[in-house]
Amino acid sequence: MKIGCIQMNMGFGKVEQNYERAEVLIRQAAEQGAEIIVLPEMWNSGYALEQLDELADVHGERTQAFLSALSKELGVHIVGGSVSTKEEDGFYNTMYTYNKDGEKVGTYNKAHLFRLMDEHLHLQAGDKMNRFALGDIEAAGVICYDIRFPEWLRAHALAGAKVLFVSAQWPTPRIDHWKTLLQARAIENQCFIIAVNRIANKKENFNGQSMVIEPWGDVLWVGGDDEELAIIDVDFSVVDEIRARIPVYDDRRPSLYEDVVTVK
Ligand SMILES: NC(=O)CCC(=O)C(=O)O
Repeated sequence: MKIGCIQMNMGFGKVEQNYERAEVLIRQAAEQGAEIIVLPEMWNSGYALEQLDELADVHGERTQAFLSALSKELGVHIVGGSVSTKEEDGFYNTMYTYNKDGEKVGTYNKAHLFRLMDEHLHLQAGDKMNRFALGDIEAAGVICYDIRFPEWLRAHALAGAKVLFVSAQWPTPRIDHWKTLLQARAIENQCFIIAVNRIANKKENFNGQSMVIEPWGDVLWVGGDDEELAIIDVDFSVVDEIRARIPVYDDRRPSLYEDVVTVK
């Protein structure tokens, strides 16, 4: 299956420009044969958190119409990265996923808010998982800081996901954490990780390094440090083979992890 990873450079607070750019890149990805297209985090507004009242997508209506129309017209699945959205009780960092028939299969509000980028001061946290199927592919989607919480990704894998999509705005100074955490999440969950980061100029400090990692931990692709559209071929059938080779899921002992044991 061909995955189109859109390592996009969105403009800070430039909503109109960002929708236009996202559409150009989605169309290019489809023309180049992508069957699943993945966008980065908060691509509509960037991290213009102080301006969300003017910039956030009200009830996510514009983004949902945009992704639904494009996925249906182009016949591609779209993991829509995330956008800032506005609801009655505040603002959210929301991922919408559409299948190739233009149907919404996932809505996810980022569960772990990243204090270092002030998310907790401006956003509400979600509390629902994000499991969905794209055709016969069992998948899940999380957002950026979520990857520091292995329990959260494990919960999605235990619920059946064999592919974990990650959309991010992960800055350059911690890019080694990004790479290491993603590889670990792929190995421990024995699943594909398809992780798309943003790119920006040097001042804004986002250097891409999006990644596609297969369930043995081998890295199939790493993005460069420019805006980039990459089409990566993956064979999802290897998940079952790797899970059979080292049966981690059968060997788990959840009762040990749930009861805290004090060793004297
Ligand atoms: N947008 C984010 O959630 C950033 C997370 C991050 O940079 C980290 O180090 O974690």
